[in-house]
Amino acid sequence: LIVLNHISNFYKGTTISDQLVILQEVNILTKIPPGNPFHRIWNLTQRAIHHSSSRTSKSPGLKFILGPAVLTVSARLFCRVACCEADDNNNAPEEVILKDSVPDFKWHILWEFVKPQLFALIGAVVLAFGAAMLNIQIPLMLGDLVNVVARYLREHSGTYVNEIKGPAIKLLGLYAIQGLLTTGYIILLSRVGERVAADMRKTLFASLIRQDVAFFDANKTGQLVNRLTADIQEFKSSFKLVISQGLRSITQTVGCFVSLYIISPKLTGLTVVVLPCLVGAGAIIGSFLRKLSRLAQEQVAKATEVADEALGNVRTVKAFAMEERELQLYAHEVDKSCEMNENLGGGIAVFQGLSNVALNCIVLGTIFAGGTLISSDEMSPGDLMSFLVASQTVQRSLASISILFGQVVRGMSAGARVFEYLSLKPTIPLSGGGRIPFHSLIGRVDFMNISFSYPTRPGHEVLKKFSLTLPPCKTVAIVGESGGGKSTVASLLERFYDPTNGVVMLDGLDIRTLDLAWLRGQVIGFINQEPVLFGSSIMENIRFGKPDATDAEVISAAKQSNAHRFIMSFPDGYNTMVGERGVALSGGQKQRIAIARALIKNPSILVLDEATSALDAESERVVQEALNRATRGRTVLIIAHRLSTIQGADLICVMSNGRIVEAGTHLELLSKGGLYSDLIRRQRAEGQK
Ligand SMILES: Nc1ncnc2c1ncn2[C@@H]1O[C@H](COP(=O)(O)OP(=O)(O)OP(=O)(O)O)[C@@H](O)[C@H]1O
Repeated sequence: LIVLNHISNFYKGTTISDQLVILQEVNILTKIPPGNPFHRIWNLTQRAIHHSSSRTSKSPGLKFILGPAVLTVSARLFCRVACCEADDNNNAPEEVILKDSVPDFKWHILWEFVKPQLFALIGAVVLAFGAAMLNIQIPLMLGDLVNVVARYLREHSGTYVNEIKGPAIKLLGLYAIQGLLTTGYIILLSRVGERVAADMRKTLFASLIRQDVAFFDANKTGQLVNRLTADIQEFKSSFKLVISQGLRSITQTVGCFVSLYIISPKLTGLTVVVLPCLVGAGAIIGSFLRKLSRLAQEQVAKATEVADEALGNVRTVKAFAMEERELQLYAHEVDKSCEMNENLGGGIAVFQGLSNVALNCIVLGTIFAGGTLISSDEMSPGDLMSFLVASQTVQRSLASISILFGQVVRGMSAGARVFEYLSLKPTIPLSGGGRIPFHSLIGRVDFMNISFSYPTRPGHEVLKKFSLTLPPCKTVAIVGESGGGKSTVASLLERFYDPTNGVVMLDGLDIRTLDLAWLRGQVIGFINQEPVLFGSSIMENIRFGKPDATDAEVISAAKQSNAHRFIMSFPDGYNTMVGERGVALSGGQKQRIAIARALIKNPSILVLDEATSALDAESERVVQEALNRATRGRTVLIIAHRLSTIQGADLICVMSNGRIVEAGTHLELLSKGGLYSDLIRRQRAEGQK
């Protein structure tokens, strides 16, 4: 009774939820059209089922079990694919599975990551396999133990401790070895999983950060960060699960099925007859629960979105005193999600309760049928014990295989998404054998006959046969209407993009032939309207322009950019933290740090893209003063809206619609009375309003 109670407790602890929904989902498979890649896989699976059935045709019980088992497992795989994609796209699984959108999983890339961990991985596989093999042995040994007790009680009376001592110690030894093997493979596997994931993260980040600017125009940052975090996490979990649970479950399922059949083909057949009824009932409840679960998850995501938006834009929320409204919105969504999750919890509770009753009934039925077989001497009590434990192991293994397949598909999709980015090659590689000129730079820049369209908008030509020369150590300003292509000119000089036609030359050399890291790191200094600082100290932010700069160099650059005085007024001086994206500084202070960051590399060419247009009059004056000092002795390209800031430039070009339409000094252009004079007049009028 104790043993039976123990077994039924085992049953109580497991659920059949995942297995029970399978047969219903098999239905979906029949709807795959012939052109779909799943169609071929499905055909192969069917053939495999047929093959396994015919090979075991001499053993009807085994055939009866193996057929549904393989079917179950493969059905689960297909359904998981359908469900994963359905979750992503909010479509019904049936609609989704018909699409040819299975990501291409590149095994050779995975191999590159696994190779360095091969020994640890082989060790983990061997230990996991050993633990699984022992799990097959244990039911048989338990049966032997019961047989010894039963025989003793039949033939003698009194204590049977001495009789069972030997087999019991053997069994305990087996449990201990199994425990050791399990500990060993889990340790090795976590090591392999963590190292593979860490390598993947580093390689992916390296690949992303080296992509050119056009890549970031086309891909959302959030999506890229997701690859680094969620996708790699998903892949790691699947990887570990496949090796540990997958290997163990498959070995145990096959091994225990064989054991079941050897113990009693009749009882095996009977168990399998009952299964489809349970599967049918479970399928209905299971699909209902899945729907509830998806809705509840969507609701949680909605609530998170509200919080995310409110916290992300907290300054705007506060500026409009909308805290209460945001709180109400969030509370409303959270309450809804709470209600839905409670309903889901109730559904799961009913389902689990019913499952437990059903499973206990199976145990009782097996005992009843087994008892009949024992009374007709076709089976021993020990065999019944072995049968119960082995069938319970099979049931647990099948449950985990079905869950595992979903995880495998999700993991492979996540891996494929990560690998996709790993094999990307930037069109403008940072290090690609470009040269660094021997002579010291004169600093002449020629834009020659440039035509350009952004890769994300190829039909829209932004620059049309654009030509311009920046003479060495002179200041050239570009002004003109918004959207005319001014900033695009600066981007081409930085080589963020390559022109569609024409060339950009530096000292007579095509910049495409020059070393890009040298060009950006040492030749060109870039200051734009909204400088982005990193969430570290002021010292580190200025040093970003020249990583090996000494403290003295940093301070000297800060002095040149009029930043030293305000930095020293902070209690922590240069060690003051600037906050995320520099929120702890004013616009003018940020701009002066950005100027120091550009000046510290002592660039030959300085590009100022509306560097003062976001500042108030006082900040503009201080920053302008710093810029006037910074531009001395360098070739300077200024892009400006406020024409008052560029009147002293050696050359002013007016751009319209991707072309230069006027060029000359301030006075020359004024005397021409063209577009430039119009712009000046308009700005003066606006200033007087
Ligand atoms: N990354 C991009 N991808 C696609 N199109 C872009 C991109 N950046 C700018 N454009 C487009 O190129 C054109 C020129 O933009 P650009 O920023 O060079 O103009 P601008 O003269 O500097 O304008 P503003 O004075 O308003 O800053 C615009 O039509 C703009 O929409």
